[in-house]
Amino acid sequence: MADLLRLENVSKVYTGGLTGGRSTIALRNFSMTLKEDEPTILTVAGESGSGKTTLAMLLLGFITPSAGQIIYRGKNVASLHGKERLAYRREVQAVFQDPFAVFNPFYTVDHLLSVPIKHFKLAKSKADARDKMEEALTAVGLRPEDILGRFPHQLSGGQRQRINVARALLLKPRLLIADEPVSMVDASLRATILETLRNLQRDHGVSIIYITHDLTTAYHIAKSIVVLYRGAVMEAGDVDAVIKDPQHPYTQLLVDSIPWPNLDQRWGAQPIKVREAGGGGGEGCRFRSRCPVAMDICATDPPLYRIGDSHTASCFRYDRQPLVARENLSELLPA
Ligand SMILES: Nc1ncnc2c1ncn2[C@@H]1O[C@H](COP(=O)(O)OP(=O)(O)OP(=O)(O)O)[C@@H](O)[C@H]1O
Repeated sequence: MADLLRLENVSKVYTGGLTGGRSTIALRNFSMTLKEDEPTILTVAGESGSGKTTLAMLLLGFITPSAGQIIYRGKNVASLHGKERLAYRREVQAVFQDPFAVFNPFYTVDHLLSVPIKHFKLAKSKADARDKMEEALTAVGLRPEDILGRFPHQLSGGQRQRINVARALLLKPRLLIADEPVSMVDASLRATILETLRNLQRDHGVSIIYITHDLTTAYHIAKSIVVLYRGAVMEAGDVDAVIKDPQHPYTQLLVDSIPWPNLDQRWGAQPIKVREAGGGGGEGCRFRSRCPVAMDICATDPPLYRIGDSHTASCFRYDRQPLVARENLSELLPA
């Protein structure tokens, strides 16, 4: 089976200072492969400064490797020119951390979406362009009639981020680089955006490289994971295996530093039935006998177990087991 993307011993060294004498190795001998016919979600996780964004910049062609090569569908990205380069720029899209940054406050959403359509000549007519915009917005769970015609300040952070995903989707990408796409949206919207990314992979065949420092969301969304530390791969493999049973001390440290919940926090007054899928300290929860917080903050309605909730995270840490089964994730999303 052909490779969609293959990185072979890619390193990136930044040189700086007036004399150029100071250098930082941001990425060391990084190798990975994504298969063309197996769209997947790969997480690249690591703390600040571990080289995640450098990897994203390399993949998007904004910077070039100091050593090694990036091969996309059999061709070295550094040697792509003309039509091939344009195709690469269309097929490899990005969604960044800041959902506000790409919006010009003076233009409506329509403008933001029509620019790539024009640039890559994706539509035959205005009506066709409009259809494509509507299709992309619908695919990310937004209602075109609510969104088109609006200015950025009339949208929530979560809507903006989903519009960013829709913008990428318009171009029918094969690979999406999502660099901390949920770190600036609030917890309640994280699940929706991550679920949108999951749908892109599942329903639209897009492979996703999900870059994050947050192992909780990584666990929920990804199939496999690469853990980076100071530019080097510490551990890699199936996300279940790596997060539940980390072998490398650095990965253990990352898993162990997932925060415990705030015991003073009260999330809901009424006692509520515990959801079958996950439990959560209440009846039916497999953590019930051992959960240090249990009951009062677990059993609330609407359910709290959205991606990134500290209690979900704490259960990872508590037993190295997810509180919520991955396949039940969509059940836990807000209606
Ligand atoms: N343009 C640059 N010039 C010099 N050094 C750089 C440059 N960009 C990044 N670095 C350094 O390379 C290393 C990796 O940085 P990078 O931004 O890739 O990390 P990161 O994992 O994305 O961090 P964060 O999560 O904080 O964004 C860091 O030591 C950083 O200081």
